[in-house]
Amino acid sequence: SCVHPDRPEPLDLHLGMFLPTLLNQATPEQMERFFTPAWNLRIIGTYAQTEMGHGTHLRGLETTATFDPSTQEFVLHSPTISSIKWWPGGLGKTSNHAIVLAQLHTQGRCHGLHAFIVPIRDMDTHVPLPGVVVGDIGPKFGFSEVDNGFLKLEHVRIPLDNMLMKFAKVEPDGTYVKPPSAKLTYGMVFIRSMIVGQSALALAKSCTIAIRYSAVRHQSELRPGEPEPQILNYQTQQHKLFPVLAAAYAFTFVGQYMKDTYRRISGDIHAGDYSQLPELHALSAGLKAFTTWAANAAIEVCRMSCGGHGYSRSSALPDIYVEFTPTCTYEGENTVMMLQTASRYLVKSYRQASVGQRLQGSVSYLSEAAAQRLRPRPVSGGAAPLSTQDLLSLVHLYQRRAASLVELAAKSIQQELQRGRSQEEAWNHSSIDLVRASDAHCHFVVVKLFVDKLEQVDDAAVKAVLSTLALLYALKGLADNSGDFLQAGLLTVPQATRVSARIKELLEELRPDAVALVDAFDLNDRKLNSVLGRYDGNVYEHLYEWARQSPLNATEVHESFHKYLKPLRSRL
Ligand SMILES: CC/C=C\C/C=C\C/C=C\C/C=C\CCC(=O)SCCNC(=O)CCNC(=O)[C@H](O)C(C)(C)COP(=O)(O)OP(=O)(O)OC[C@H]1O[C@@H](n2cnc3c(N)ncnc32)[C@H](O)[C@@H]1OP(=O)(O)O
Ligand SMILES: Cc1cc2nc3c(=O)[nH]c(=O)nc-3n(C[C@H](O)[C@H](O)[C@H](O)COP(=O)(O)OP(=O)(O)OC[C@H]3O[C@@H](n4cnc5c(N)ncnc54)[C@H](O)[C@@H]3O)c2cc1C
Repeated sequence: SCVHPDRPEPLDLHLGMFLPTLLNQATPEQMERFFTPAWNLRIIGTYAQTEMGHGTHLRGLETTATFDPSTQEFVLHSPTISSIKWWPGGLGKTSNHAIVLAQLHTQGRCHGLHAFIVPIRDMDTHVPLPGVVVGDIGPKFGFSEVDNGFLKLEHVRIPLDNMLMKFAKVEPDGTYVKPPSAKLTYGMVFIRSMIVGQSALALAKSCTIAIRYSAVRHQSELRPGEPEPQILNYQTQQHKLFPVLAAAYAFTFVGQYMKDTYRRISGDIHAGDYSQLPELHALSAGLKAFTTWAANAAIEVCRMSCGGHGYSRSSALPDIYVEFTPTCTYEGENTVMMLQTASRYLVKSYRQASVGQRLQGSVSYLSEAAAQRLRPRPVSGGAAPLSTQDLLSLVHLYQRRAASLVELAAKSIQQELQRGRSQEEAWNHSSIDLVRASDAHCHFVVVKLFVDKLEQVDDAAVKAVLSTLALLYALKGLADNSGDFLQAGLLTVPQATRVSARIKELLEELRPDAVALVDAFDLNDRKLNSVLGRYDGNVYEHLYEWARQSPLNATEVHESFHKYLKPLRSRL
C-alpha cells in the first residue's frame, strides 16, 4: 500500500489478524513478548487456520498441538496432506511467525481448537526453521501482491507459553483449564465486522467511477438531430447505477454501526460480560455475507455500465472486483455465515419469542410477530396499504418480511422433523429457507439503519437527498424481492406496479445530484486510481496517455515480429 492504498499487501494479515488476535487472546506476558516486536515488525505474523482439507469446518481441522509435560512444550504436527495449512496471507514468503490453530491434546484428551504462536522462519536469516516446510500456494484469481502460503509442520516444538492463554490454559502438569466461554476462541468477529465497511468502500469507489464516467461519456442519439447525450441520461443507466449509489450510502452507515457495535460489545467481553457475543456473532456473520454478496454483484454492474473502457485496467474496476470478490469466501464463506445467523440466532430467537420471551437487539421484531400471531387476523387478510413515500412504513414492511421468512424456515424444520427426519437432516433440508431468512433479516437491518441515520441529519437539503436515496434503496429491494413480499401477503400486484413506477420517478429525481453524491465520498484520484473516474473528467486524454505507457508500446516493432511472425511467414 506504500505504492497504492487499498491494494492487498503481504502485511494485511499481520495488521488485520495477527495483531488483533494477540490483543484479544494473549496474556499480558505474551503481549510483552510478542505484541511489541510484532508492532515494530521484528515479528511478522499471519493467521494460519485454514487447511488444504478444511476451511469452514473448524472442528474438522487436523493440525495437532500435543503437550509434552517432560519438556514443557507443545509438539505441532501436520499429520496428513489435507492438514497442511493452506491460504494464510503473507505465509508463503513474508511471515516469520504464525498464529496456528490446532487441536489441543493434553493428558491423552483432545480439547478442540486453540491458538499457538509458532516461529516459522529464522528472525535474522529468514530461512525456514527445522521441521517447517513453507511456501507460496501459487497464482490466484487476484491478490497477486499477497503470498498466500502453505505450512507443513513436522513435529515442531514450541514452549508451553506459546499457547495463547488469555481464556483457556494448560498448566505445567498438563491440566487443561477451560475458557469462561468456548466461543471466545473462535475469533474472526473483528474482521467480519470490519469487512462490512470494506463493502461500503468498494461500492463507493465503483459507483464514483461509473457515475462520473457516465456523466462525461456521450453516446448514441436520444432525440434525432440533437448532440449525443450523456449516457447518465438513459433511464437504464440510472437504473443500473443509482441503486448502487444508494447501497453505498446504506452500507457506509451499516459499516459505522457494525464498527461501533463491535467496539461496544468487545469492551463488555473484555470486562467479562459475554451476554452480547451471540448477537455480535450473528450480526457480523450475517452482515458480512449480505454486504459482500451485494457489493460483489454491484461492482460488476458498474464495470459493465462503462462499456469497453470498463474492462480496461485503466478504469480500476477490474482490480476493484478481483480484490473484493474473495471477501465472499474468506473470513467465513458467505452461505455458511448466513446459515450461522439463521440457525444459531434467528430460529433460536423465534422459538424463544414463540413461548412469550421478550427479545432485545436486532431480533426484537420477532417478539412483536409472535404476539401478532396470537391476535385474531383481520378478515380482509389482504396486504396493508403501501406508501411509496413513507420510509417508516417501508422499514415495517421489511421487518414483517423478515419475520415471515424466519417463521417459514422454523416451520420447515418442524415439518421435516414430523416427516421423521433427524435434527441434522431436518436442518439441512431447510437450509435454503434458512439462508433466505438471514438475507431478509440483514436486509431489514440495513434499511432500518439507513432510516435511523436520517434522524441524525440536521441539514434539510442533505436530509432530503438522503431520504430519496433511502427510498430508492428500500423500493428497489422490494422490487427485486417482490416474491418474498407477495408470498408473505405483504404486497399486492397493483402495489408492485406502483413500486416500479415510483422507482422511475426517484431515478429522475436523483439525476441532478448524482455526481455531487459520489463527489461527497471524497475519494481522491490517487485512491480511485481510475482514468474513467478522474475528478476533472478529462478521460480521453488520460486514457490515451495511459495506453501509451503500456509496456507493449516500449518499442514500435515488438520483438515477437522478428521471433515469431517473420519466421512463420517464411514457412508459409
Ligand atoms: C481493518 C481490517 C479490514 C480489512 C483489511 C485488512 C486485512 C484483511 C485481513 C483478513 C482478510 C484476509 C484473509 C481472510 C482470513 C481468513 O479467512 S481466516 C479463516 C476464516 N475461516 C472461517 O471463518 C471459518 C468459518 N467456520 C466457522 O466459523 C465455524 O466452522 C462455524 C461457526 C461455521 C461452525 O463451527 P462449529 O464449531 O460447528 O460451531 P456451531 O456448532 O455452529 O456453534 C457453536 C456455538 O458457537 C457459536 N459461535 C460460532 N462461531 C462463533 C464466533 N466466531 N464468535 C462467537 N460465537 C460463535 C455459535 O453461535 C454457537 O453458539 P450456541 O450458543 O448456539 O451454542
Ligand atoms: C484470498 C483468500 C485469502 C485467505 N486468507 C486466509 C488466511 O489468511 N487465513 C486462513 O486461515 N484462511 C484464509 N483463507 C481461507 C478461507 O478462510 C477459506 O477459503 C474459507 O473459510 C472457506 O473455506 P473452504 O475454502 O474450505 O471452502 P468450503 O468450506 O469447502 O466451501 C466450499 C462450498 O461448500 C459449502 N459449504 C461448506 N460447509 C457448508 C455447510 N456447513 N453448509 C452448507 N454449505 C457448506 C460452501 O457454502 C461452499 O459453497 C483465504 C481464502 C482466500 C480466498
